[in-house]
Amino acid sequence: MTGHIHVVGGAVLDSLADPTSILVARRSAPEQYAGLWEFPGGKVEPGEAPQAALHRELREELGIEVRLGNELAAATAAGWPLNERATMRVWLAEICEGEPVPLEDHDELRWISLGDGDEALSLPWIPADFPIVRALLDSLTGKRQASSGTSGSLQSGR
Ligand SMILES: Nc1nc2c([nH]c(=O)n2[C@H]2C[C@H](O)[C@@H](COP(=O)(O)OP(=O)(O)OP(=O)(O)O)O2)c(=O)[nH]1
Repeated sequence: MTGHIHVVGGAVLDSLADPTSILVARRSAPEQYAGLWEFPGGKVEPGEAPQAALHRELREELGIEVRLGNELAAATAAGWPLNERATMRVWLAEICEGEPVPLEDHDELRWISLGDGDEALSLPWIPADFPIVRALLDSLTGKRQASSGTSGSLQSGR
């Protein structure tokens, strides 16, 4: 996909084994996204593996080292559509080193309880993220039925 923008995002959980909350980040720039919540992450650089890009972005933006878990399965191999030019792949993660702080691109970080999905969904996310947040919540809370396809399920390492 020439010219396509590949974005990676981290669904950073308090625990991969027994998740009860997720770390979300509020963007401070650009103006179009300022004040909106997102999965911390960013663009994959040329020649970079997506998982390596995610480790790099979380280190740069939040000052944390993470252990990656399963990828949140998306409709296409390129991931979740963000707009006509960009898609995002999302991995579960847990912090293995460091305390998250908004070092760049964000002005607030917040741990959101997974127990009541409304808490996460009531935040003003980047609009393209809502289907991803819903699928993630469904996966983590086991609400989605196996018959409903790949969306929202978790798949191990690619
Ligand atoms: N990180 C992230 N980006 C998202 C999400 N949802 C969404 O539409 N995007 C968009 C916003 C941006 O257009 C693009 C990611 O770009 P970015 O600005 O975070 O990338 P980057 O850190 O590599 O920054 P830069 O080098 O372009 O300055 O994807 C999300 O949940 N997380």
